[in-house]
Amino acid sequence: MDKNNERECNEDLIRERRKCNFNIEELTNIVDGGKARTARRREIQRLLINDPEFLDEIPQDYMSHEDRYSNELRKSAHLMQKLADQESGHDIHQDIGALTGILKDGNPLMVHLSMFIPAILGQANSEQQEKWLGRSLRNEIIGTYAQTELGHGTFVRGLETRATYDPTVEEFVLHTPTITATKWWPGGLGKTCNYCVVMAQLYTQGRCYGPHPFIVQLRDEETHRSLPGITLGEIGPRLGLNSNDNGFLKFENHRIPRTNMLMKHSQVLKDGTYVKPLHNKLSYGTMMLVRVGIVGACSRSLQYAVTIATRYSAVRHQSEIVPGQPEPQILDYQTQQYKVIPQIASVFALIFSARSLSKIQSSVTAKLKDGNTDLLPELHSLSSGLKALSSSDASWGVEVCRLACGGHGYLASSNLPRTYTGTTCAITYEGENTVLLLQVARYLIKSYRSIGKETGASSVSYLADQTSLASSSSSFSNKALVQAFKLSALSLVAEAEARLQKLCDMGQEFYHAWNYCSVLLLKCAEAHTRYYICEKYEQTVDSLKASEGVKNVLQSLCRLYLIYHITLTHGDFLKCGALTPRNIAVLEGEMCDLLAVLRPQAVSIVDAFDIPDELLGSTLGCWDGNVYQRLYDEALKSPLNKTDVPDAYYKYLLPLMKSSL
Ligand SMILES: CCCCCCCCCCCCCCCCCCCC(=O)SCCNC(=O)CCNC(=O)[C@H](O)C(C)(C)COP(=O)(O)OP(=O)(O)OC[C@H]1O[C@@H](n2cnc3c(N)ncnc32)[C@H](O)[C@@H]1OP(=O)(O)O
Ligand SMILES: Cc1cc2nc3c(=O)[nH]c(=O)nc-3n(C[C@H](O)[C@H](O)[C@H](O)COP(=O)(O)OP(=O)(O)OC[C@H]3O[C@@H](n4cnc5c(N)ncnc54)[C@H](O)[C@@H]3O)c2cc1C
Repeated sequence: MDKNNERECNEDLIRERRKCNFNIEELTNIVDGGKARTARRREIQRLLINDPEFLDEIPQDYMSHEDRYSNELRKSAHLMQKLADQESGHDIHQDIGALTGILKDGNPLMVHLSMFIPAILGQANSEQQEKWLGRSLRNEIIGTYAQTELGHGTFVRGLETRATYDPTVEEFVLHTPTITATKWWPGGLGKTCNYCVVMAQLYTQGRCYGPHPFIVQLRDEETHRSLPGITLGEIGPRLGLNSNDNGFLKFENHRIPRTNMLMKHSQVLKDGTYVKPLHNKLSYGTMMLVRVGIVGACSRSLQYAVTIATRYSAVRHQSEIVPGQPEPQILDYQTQQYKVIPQIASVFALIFSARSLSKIQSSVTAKLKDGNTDLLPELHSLSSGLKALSSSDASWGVEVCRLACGGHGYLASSNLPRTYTGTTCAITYEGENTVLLLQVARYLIKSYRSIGKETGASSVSYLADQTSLASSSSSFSNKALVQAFKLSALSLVAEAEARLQKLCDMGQEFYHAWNYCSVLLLKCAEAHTRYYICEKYEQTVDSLKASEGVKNVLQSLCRLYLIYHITLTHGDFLKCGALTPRNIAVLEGEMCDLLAVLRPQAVSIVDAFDIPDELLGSTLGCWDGNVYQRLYDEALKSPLNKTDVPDAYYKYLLPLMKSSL
């Protein structure tokens, strides 16, 4: 699509784009993280879009389960080949975002890229990396990360798969003792992978040392047949991601060499002696890494959904505002603006938090290399909280965008249903959100109780700021609103801690008191993480070196985000005195003003996300706004439309209709 050719474009969209009062390319660079990244992303996307191998013969929704898998595997393999052909040395992590949309509905090689390789990088020692890293990066072996079992996903300590060391032959014996110990869910495990990292309970010298990672060959490298002692398969259709082959796996006393235990952090020596790691949760490192990546991935899903909903809202006309006047664009309804524009604001909140988290992760990783694990709990808490809020915000945001598109949003061809199912899975995988938020709460309560002790953990340093509990803000700058978030989080933590203490003082065991307070603890964790997001948003926009137009748009979006979230949880702000009922009413009024200010810029802001039509894959969201023709053309692709009268009519309907004669 030639974006300079207005003749092919819907008139409403032409008018919307003429209202733009900021530099779109500059905003695109901010979204990508710099000009060079924009250029790199575009280069990759052009490469993919212009390649006919990525086209589907028929829409995936009309394919059988096997064909969907096979078609997506064909494209995934081609993609890996193409990426390998590119100049080496670029950061795949950054490029993963550029690939969004080229592979649809789950990709059989995703966990190879996002977990198997990172697990080797993070858990294998140098000899082991020598053996497996190059081969996996060159895709000579394809792996997955097999942790979850039928009986346990959340409670990693409860895993039942055993790896028992046999010093006589220097091997581990992998065994699945019960049905509930069957590995269940790993992406690509069913039919694609020939290797995997298995998390199993380590037994040596008669003692269990808890879950540890082992690299295991699953299939013959020539025939791809599963090896003796290994039972493998696919787990069947899911809510979404159905092109992936999530699998199951059982071991029958399967032996692997001692050196297949990933030994960067802990080791089992030849005689069976266990050498413990610097920190006993280092074996959970792969999960933490992916949680960081998920925050960025969620922001991208939301960019897709909000681009579709915003453009459609500009093209769609319905009902009337002024009686008797022409039907307005639905984007003119304030309620529609309230659905769509806060989701645009949310995209930037997620982008800026993802970047901040990534920086913290790099510095913690650098410290870990020097044997310093002090900031691991801080990273665990932040990555857990941000993974949880980003996935739930993005999933809700995508769903709101679907609702904003009315009936057409329910059509597969809008690409909103698939965007939703591809986002909501992140609420569950890589640590179910409630469980992760309770981990954040654990860290908050512990930090609150150790006020005065210097830990170097900056995300919780505000908990020591007891004086702010009394102060009520009367100013309405963005900074002041962020302070209100801080006060609300602090006061919830103080309340939860007091409630826990009271129950313990009354004789309850701490763990029962914890469970009894866990709804409140969840709120603490959400409030704390929201405060973190708001603070990063405000600081990033405030310190941004940008043109006035871009800065104004981002300031308005940031302010909208702050006020929107205050109004969603206003009870917490009132309860702690951070804001008064009058303050809330004024802010609610200002939120509506902000919607009106941002409304004329909405189409241009989503244009700045710069998602090519071929990747957006939506009849409703295309750049030219030619929605109705596209909907009609897509409907014609239904196999039911191949004939006027389907066979099923003769088989079932005709007999029914004639039976009463
Ligand atoms: C070259 C290529 C590079 C590319 C890299 C790119 C990444 C891009 C990503 C793009 C994303 C999208 C694709 C993703 C596809 C993923 C598919 C999904 C995969 C999976 O789902 S894998 C399975 C995931 N499973 C889980 O997450 C399980 C969740 N459960 C847990 O993590 C733990 O069981 C839990 C809940 C943390 C509890 O652990 P437990 O051992 O029971 O600990 P306690 O509760 O008793 O706490 C004890 C103590 O330990 C602290 N703790 C816990 N975890 C950690 C940690 N990870 N780090 C540091 N500290 C930790 C905890 O806070 C407690 O501390 P105390 O001081 O309070 O005692
Ligand atoms: C699409 C998809 C892909 C996946 N890919 C992989 C993969 O590649 N590799 C892999 O190993 N796994 C994978 N998984 C599994 C995933 O990691 C687990 O499903 C996830 O960790 C949740 O665990 P669970 O299913 O045991 O849920 P459960 O823990 O049984 O959760 C059920 C309910 O119990 C609650 N609950 C559980 N424990 C607590 C607690 N302590 N306190 C309060 N409430 C609690 C939860 O909040 C939830 O409401 C995947 C899952 C999905 C959906």
